[in-house]
Formats: sequence, structure tokens, C-alpha cells
Amino acid sequence: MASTSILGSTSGGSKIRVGILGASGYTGAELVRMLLRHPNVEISALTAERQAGKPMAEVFPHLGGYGLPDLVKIEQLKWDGLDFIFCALPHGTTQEVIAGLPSGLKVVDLSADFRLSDPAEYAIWYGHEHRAVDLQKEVAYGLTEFNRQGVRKARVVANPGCYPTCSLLPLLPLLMENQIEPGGIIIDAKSGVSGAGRDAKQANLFTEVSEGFNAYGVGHHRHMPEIEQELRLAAGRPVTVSFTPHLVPMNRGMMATIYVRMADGVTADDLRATLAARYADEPFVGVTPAGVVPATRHVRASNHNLIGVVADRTPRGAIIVSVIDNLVKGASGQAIQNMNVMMGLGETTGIDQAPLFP
Ligand SMILES: NC(=O)C1=CN([C@@H]2O[C@H](COP(=O)(O)OP(=O)(O)OC[C@H]3O[C@@H](n4cnc5c(N)ncnc54)[C@H](OP(=O)(O)O)[C@@H]3O)[C@@H](O)[C@H]2O)C=CC1
Ligand SMILES: CC(=O)N[C@@H](CCC(=O)OP(=O)(O)O)C(=O)O
Repeated sequence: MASTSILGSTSGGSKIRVGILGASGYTGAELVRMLLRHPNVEISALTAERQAGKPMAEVFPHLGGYGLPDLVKIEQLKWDGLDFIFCALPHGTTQEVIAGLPSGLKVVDLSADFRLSDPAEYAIWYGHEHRAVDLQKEVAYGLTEFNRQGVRKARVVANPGCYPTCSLLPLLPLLMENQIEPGGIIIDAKSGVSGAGRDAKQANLFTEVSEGFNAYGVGHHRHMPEIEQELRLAAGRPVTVSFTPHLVPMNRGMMATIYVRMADGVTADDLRATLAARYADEPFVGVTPAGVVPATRHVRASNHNLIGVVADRTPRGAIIVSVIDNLVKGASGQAIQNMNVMMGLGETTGIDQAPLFP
């Protein structure tokens, strides 16, 4: 059915009819914001749990006036009216929902439910047995730049976590080219508070977050095994990382400061050259010139990852600084990038906006 919006008339036509599960959350809202500009997509259904029954304009006033469907419960959806699903639900709730979808529907899952390929490892880090083990076997890990073929063929894609995206994009090419040692990698990461979702939690209150800076999940954050899983595949041997996330009093943005040991005879300039060559044809990953260190404001509201490399004073040491917007390349932007690949569209369609600066 056609509807009128700020962007004009939207009609079914040959557009991909998209449903967003969890549209009352931060990544769901970011999906809506970005998909409103996507020429091949019609936003056909939006779900919520506690906010179900409300219009989007009430839950997110900035998204009012676009003729969006009201928020409904997942159980109210009519699946045959949809071609593609973005699942932006909390991890743990997602696996059964996706396992219950009609078998023809393609899905990008933004949660952590299908990222770890080994269900035993999932159970260790997420505290319960995986509830869709058979489906897990056919899911592709959606770090697009490293798994285009897998994503293209997959029905279900597990979108990587924000910290893994920010860490893996700089590390994978360097490990694959044997330019850094697989041992002793330290990832010191920081996230804006939107990374924790919109749900009300004491730890995310203004009074708890503002005018301060804290580490969390120290020594046991669940993104560690996800990062190690992908590094192990690249290195062809086990890789153990030291990973510490921090919460920074800003809304969006993520930085990983990564300390590596270079292989014999390799310099920081070599690392930069390797990354620049690997990403020369990639629209969303850039390497800053020598002497320029990227900041979160250089990628804000964009699907870009920027990487800087600096020589360290320690023997064979180098420091890599990687930045993304946690809600975009770390979640909704990368999810749309994966949808574009899965649906045979141009990979940058609808997500090629330059960063918002300042
Ligand atoms: N925020 C980020 O930067 C990133 C998040 N992710 C992952 O993406 C997913 C969504 O994150 P985010 O948007 O931040 O989370 P939010 O907490 O902001 O939103 C969660 C959404 O899921 C809905 N929901 C909650 N419980 C249920 C349930 N039992 N059944 C159905 N729907 C439910 C909520 O509805 P309602 O509010 O109406 O109850 C809401 O729409 C999570 O798995 C998260 O880990 C991944 C990368 C980055
Ligand atoms: C600031 C903050 O709390 N961040 C979240 C990561 C969000 C995310 O991307 O992770 P998942 O998709 O794996 O849930 C955390 O540390 O758990």
C-alpha cells in the first residue's frame, strides 16, 4: 500500500520490503534513519516489545513524518509481506526468533547470537546452551570486507560486534601478511554510551557516565572470543588477545588503540603501506597519512573505519588507532552493507554518506 511521507510517495513496486525487529532500540532507529534514504528499500514493518502499539513519532520524534508503520509485536507480523529482516534484538532473545522465521526470508542479525561458530564456546561466554545449533552452521560472519562471497550466498548473516569490527579491520591484513606477531596483542577500546542500548540501566545513567571514564568487563568481555575466533582463522593458529573496553561519556563513537609487536625487519611504515594496499579499493575503510591519528569525530554517523599507524618506542612495537561509529559501521551501517551484498545491490547503496563533522 502506498503512503505519503516527508520524502514523498513510497509505493511497493519492486522495492525490497524490509522488516526491522527491535525498531524501538538505538540500532533499530539507526537502521530506519539510514534505510529511509535507500532507493531499493521500503520499510514495511517495525517491531518493539514494551513500546509495541505506538507510532514511531512517539518513540523517536526525529523519525516522525516519514509515513512509517507503527510498532507492533513480533507475533503480529505477517511474514509473507516481507522480503528481508534486520534483527536488532538483545542477544539471547534472537536465536529462537530467527530459527522460527519462514525458511525463504533473508536475515541480518545484529546481535551476538550467531557470531561464535562453536556452540560450546557460545555457552561458555553467554551463560546458556545455544538454542539454534543447526541454524548456526549455515550462518555467515558478516565482516563484509573479509567475507563477501560467504555473505552473498548466505540466508542468515551474523553482523559482527562493534568492538570486533573496530579491532579486526586493522589486525586481519597485518596477521595475514605475517607483519605482526600473533602473540601479545593488546586492544584498549573505548565506546560511546549508545553501545549499551536504550534500555534503562543504572550503569548508563547520566550521573554514572558523565564527568568520568571507566573500564568494564575487564579480563572477561564476551567480544574477546569473537575477536580471537576471526584472528585465529587469519593467522592459521590460536591467537590470544588482551582486550579491555571502556565507557566514554559521549553518545556515539568507538576507538580501539591496539599495541602490536612487528615481525623482524618490519616498520610502522610497512604496516601502513600494507593496510593502504589492502583497503585501496574498499569504500568504507581508510588509512590516515603518516603523522595523522584518526579520532571518532572523523567517522561520526558514517559507515567508515579509519586506521592510523604510529611507531612505538618499545622494541618492534607499533600502535594502531582504529575508529568507527558504533551504531553505523559497528552495527546498522554494516548490516545494510551486508543486505546490499545479499540482495545483489551495489554495496554502498544508501550508506555512502560522508561523516558528520564537527
Ligand atoms: N548499540 C550498539 O552500538 C550495538 C548493538 N549491537 C547489538 O544489536 C542489538 C540491538 O542493540 P540496541 O539497539 O543497542 O538495543 P536496545 O536495547 O536499544 O533495543 C532493543 C530492542 O529489542 C526490543 N526487545 C527487547 N526485548 C525483547 C524481547 N524479549 N522480544 C522482542 N523484542 C525485544 C526492544 O523493544 P522495547 O524497547 O520496545 O522493549 C528494542 O526495540 C543487540 O543485540 C546489541 O547487542 C551490536 C552492535 C552495536
Ligand atoms: C558500551 C557497551 O555496553 N557496549 C556493549 C557492546 C555492544 C555491542 O556491539 O555488542 P553486541 O552486539 O555483542 O551486544 C557491551 O560492551 O556489551
